Amino acid sequence: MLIDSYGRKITYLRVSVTDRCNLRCFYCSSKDSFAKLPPEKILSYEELYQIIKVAVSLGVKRVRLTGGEPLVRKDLVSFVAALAQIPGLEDLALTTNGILFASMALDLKKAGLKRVNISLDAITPQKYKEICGIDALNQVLAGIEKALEVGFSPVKINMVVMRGLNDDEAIEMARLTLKEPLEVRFIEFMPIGSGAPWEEDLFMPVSEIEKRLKEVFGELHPASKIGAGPAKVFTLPGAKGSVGFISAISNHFCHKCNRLRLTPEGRLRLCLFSDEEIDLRPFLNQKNPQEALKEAFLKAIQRKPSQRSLDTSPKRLMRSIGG
Ligand SMILES: Nc1nc2c(ncn2[C@@H]2O[C@H](COP(=O)(O)OP(=O)(O)OP(=O)(O)O)[C@@H](O)[C@H]2O)c(=O)[nH]1
Ligand SMILES: C[S@@+](CC[C@H](N)C(=O)[O-])C[C@H]1O[C@@H](n2cnc3c(N)ncnc32)[C@H](O)[C@@H]1O
Ligand code: SF4
Ligand code: SF4
Repeated sequence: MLIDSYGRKITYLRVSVTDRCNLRCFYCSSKDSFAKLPPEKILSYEELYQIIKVAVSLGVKRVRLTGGEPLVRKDLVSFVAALAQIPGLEDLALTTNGILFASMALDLKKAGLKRVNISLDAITPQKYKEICGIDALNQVLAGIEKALEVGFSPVKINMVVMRGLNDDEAIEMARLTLKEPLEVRFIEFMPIGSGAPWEEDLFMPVSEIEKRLKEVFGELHPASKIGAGPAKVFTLPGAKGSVGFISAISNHFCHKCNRLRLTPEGRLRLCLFSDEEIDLRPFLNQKNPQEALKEAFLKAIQRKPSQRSLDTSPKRLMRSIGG
């Protein structure tokens, strides 16, 4: 069992399988470069599998694959199929920008993927391109449609809300939940990654979006939540789906934190907002890697911070943490 020094049970591991991405979301990239890890630094699927298996033996029940863009890594479907067989792993999920999802949805479902969260920061093509760098809105929408068609449930949509940039599209995004069983989540913009362009002026608390939704749609009703993430979930009157709010800055949820992160090069990251990481790669080469990794996890967990700190800005870019 993984219990940290503040009594929190850690049952969720977010695994960034690559730092590569087929989008260039401006908030996720450094102003100076889009430097990539050298390929030999990235853990193989066999190494990732070994680490994840140990985490599950220690009580991790949920794994989320993320990136970079996880779908650009070759043979992800086979990796998903291998993970889906790990006894004790109850939830296997993916966070993706959705661009390649339509063509892979069915294979991923068959391989044993349980859930998918798709990022969509805008619902108009120009705004999408402005934020994400590439004219790919239709591909993402096709990915969302396919996710529903092949039977993923829930399908969650992630929108990072930025004042003056895309906040005017929040109502239309929420409207998607009226006709489809989607969970559209509004996420606060977080200051993460050295050189990444976080500006106070762009920050918008999700409470403002909640207020606007109430003005347009009427009262929001608390809804039951599927998954173990930090979103607070509600339904709009008469809606098939739901809306969620992730208040990472204005009202943090660290007392309920249940997660660790694994970076593409095999570093266990203790908190999204802290650059303190434990390199697991050396333990993979020991005589008894399973025992060595177990000990490393148990030791690492005691150093997990009680909450995020906004005093120091984390240097690692989001695209190699995975959100
Ligand atoms: N501050 C903070 N933000 C988080 C944390 N986990 C997720 N987030 C934010 O929430 C966003 C959405 O996360 P997802 O990858 O969709 O997964 P999730 O909402 O945690 O997962 P489920 O609820 O299980 O579907 C991420 O991109 C982050 O911006 C966390 O531990 N701390
Ligand atoms: C880093 S991406 C990785 C997975 C995949 N490429 C995608 O975009 O869904 C995971 C999530 O982090 C979010 N994200 C990235 N940078 C962020 C920031 N500075 N503040 C809040 N969310 C951020 C993205 O919008 C996305 O929903
Ligand atoms: S948010 Fe996701 S899709 Fe956008 S650049 Fe970062 S990793 Fe790529
Ligand atoms: S900011 Fe850190 S401590 Fe807080 S919920 Fe996220 S990962 Fe956990």
